[in-house]
Amino acid sequence: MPGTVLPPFPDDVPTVPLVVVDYALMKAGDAAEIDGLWKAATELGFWYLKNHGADEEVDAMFEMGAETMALSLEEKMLFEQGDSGVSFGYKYAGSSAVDQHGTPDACEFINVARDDALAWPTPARRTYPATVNARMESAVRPFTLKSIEIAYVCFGIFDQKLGLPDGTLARLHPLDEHSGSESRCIKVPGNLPYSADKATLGSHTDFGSLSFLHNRLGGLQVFPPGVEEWKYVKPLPGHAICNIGDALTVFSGGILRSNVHRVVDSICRPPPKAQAAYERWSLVHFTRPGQSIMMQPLEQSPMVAESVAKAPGGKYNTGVNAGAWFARRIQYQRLANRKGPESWMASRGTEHKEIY
Ligand SMILES: O=C(O)CCC(=O)C(=O)O
Ligand SMILES: [Fe+2]
Repeated sequence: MPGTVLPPFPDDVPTVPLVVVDYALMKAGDAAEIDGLWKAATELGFWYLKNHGADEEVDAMFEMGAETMALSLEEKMLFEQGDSGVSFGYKYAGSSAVDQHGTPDACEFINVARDDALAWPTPARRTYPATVNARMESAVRPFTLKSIEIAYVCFGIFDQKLGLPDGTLARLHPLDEHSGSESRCIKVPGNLPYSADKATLGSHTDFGSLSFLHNRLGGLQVFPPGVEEWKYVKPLPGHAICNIGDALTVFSGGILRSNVHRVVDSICRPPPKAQAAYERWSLVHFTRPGQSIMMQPLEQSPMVAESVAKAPGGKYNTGVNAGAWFARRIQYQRLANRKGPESWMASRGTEHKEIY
């Protein structure tokens, strides 16, 4: 549960050192921080973000998540997201595949749409359990707004670095058009039964543009380019983890990197060692494009056009809008829609390589 004192992350497991970006400095235009962000976003696609000013909102969201997960399964199932390619609402553990074999996942989520947080108390996309409603004003909306602000600051920097007119990326993420943007609280039980090669959240790239992640316990791993091995991302107190999702990779013609990552289970590949006995909680806000926005490179930038020209033909021209891209990925992850390994393949995004 949030608030529990956790054993430290072990120092003898392979970790990836992430660039630390100071949000306050970056927002104020500090050149070194901006360069650090650009390096991280283009090389690994993951970085730590400190001084983001969202600690209170994060704590309140973890409380909302704990209260929601404590409801009976029956009650939570009244708000389940379903199998039609929509992710808002509750997701029960075991509803999605973590690999091509159809191995079920082990985590439950509550996903609250940005559109509902902004329109509250009027429902925009769906309704939620009373535990979410009770904290919509005090937790969900403030956390959502903070996350949006952080995403827009990063987008402004990416516009400049990519040679795009100011405001280009923000305009692809308008607040007045429905989108897949959402806040997610995730719970994974402690002491999961041993399984030789299983992730609790399978290897994936994120669907949207920017993810703003908060976790307390190890378990998150990335597959860094050139290393060809899974490495843990060590949670650091007071530091969020940010990462690039598929939409920014597509918009930038591959310049911004949406890296493959997963969450591993607590015993075989632990939230390691002594941490394995504990429930694992994490919280993410996913900023995703407006649903009508085409998933295609912004070739008005010469830099993007050059990158696209070097990529295999059509690699970044998906031919679909963000709404369809998102629905396809969600839908084919659901085990109820599984026909075979081809369903797993149909759930993939810009993954650089298939890793199981
Ligand atoms: O829980 C984590 O640390 C990562 C979660 C994640 O990758 C996701 O929800 O997309
Ligand atoms: Fe993710």
